[in-house]
Amino acid sequence: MYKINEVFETIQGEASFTGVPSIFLRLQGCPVGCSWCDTKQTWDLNTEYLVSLDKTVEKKADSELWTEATSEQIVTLFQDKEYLAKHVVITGGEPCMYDLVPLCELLHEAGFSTQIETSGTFEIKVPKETWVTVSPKINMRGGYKVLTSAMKRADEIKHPVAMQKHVDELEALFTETGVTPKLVYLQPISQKAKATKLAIDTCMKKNWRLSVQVHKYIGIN
Ligand SMILES: C[S@@+](CC[C@H](N)C(=O)[O-])C[C@H]1O[C@@H](n2cnc3c(N)ncnc32)[C@H](O)[C@@H]1O
Ligand SMILES: Nc1nc2[nH]cc(C(=O)O)c2c(=O)[nH]1
Ligand code: SF4
Ligand SMILES: [Mg+2]
Repeated sequence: MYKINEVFETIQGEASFTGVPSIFLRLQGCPVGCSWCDTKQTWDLNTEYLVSLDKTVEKKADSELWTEATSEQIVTLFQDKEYLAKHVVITGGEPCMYDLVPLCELLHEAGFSTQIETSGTFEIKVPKETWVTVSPKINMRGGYKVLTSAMKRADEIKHPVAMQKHVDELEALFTETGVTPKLVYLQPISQKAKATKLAIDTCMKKNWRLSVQVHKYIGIN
């Protein structure tokens, strides 16, 4: 069973798949504790907020309500909703707290491509076809460490930045893990002007890429 906070269809607003119509599956639960996390409603698994599947599909507003479903129920839901998107983004919360192999395999059999968004602090369990976006979380409150195996598996790195310290921490992680990623995106934290300038200047200097959370600029989910 997967614990689910919400399901919705939208345009992927971040990194390499920006602009791709996607079904988002947001799983519940995350202990990493990023102070600037934009989905804090996914952190806890409070049984008081356990509801039926229909209450977590296309929520009108962010909430701590969550439900449980099997891989089969999730694929059936996507088919019943007649979503047009063929790309599924599994995010959270921290999706790698779950074994995502059965779910991704079933989605692939049903004709979907899959992508995960992860902090890299839990072992990544996905099929080899799944696109893995690692957004490494360094020195966050929960005390979790980024796994070298996650850095190696990453198809892209997407790092939220607001201060030079965040860029320095990322480069130290590359050195520490011995991984030089193929694709590195910097993502300004919360559309702040200073953070955006830092991301642009650093991308120009390092030949990295900019990811600006397009959905937040155009006011979609
Ligand atoms: C909410 S997280 C969920 C998936 C996973 N826990 C992770 O951190 O990758 C999805 C993406 O949003 C990014 N993110 C979260 N809050 C943000 C913020 N305020 N500004 C920019 N990016 C943010 C994360 O770094 C991650 O890349
Ligand atoms: N449009 C859109 N794109 C996204 N890319 C990553 C998201 C996430 O919350 O993981 C996200 C999201 O919440 N909305
Ligand atoms: S790891 Fe992801 S979901 Fe968890 S607190 Fe950090 S940004 Fe939020
Ligand atoms: Mg988001």
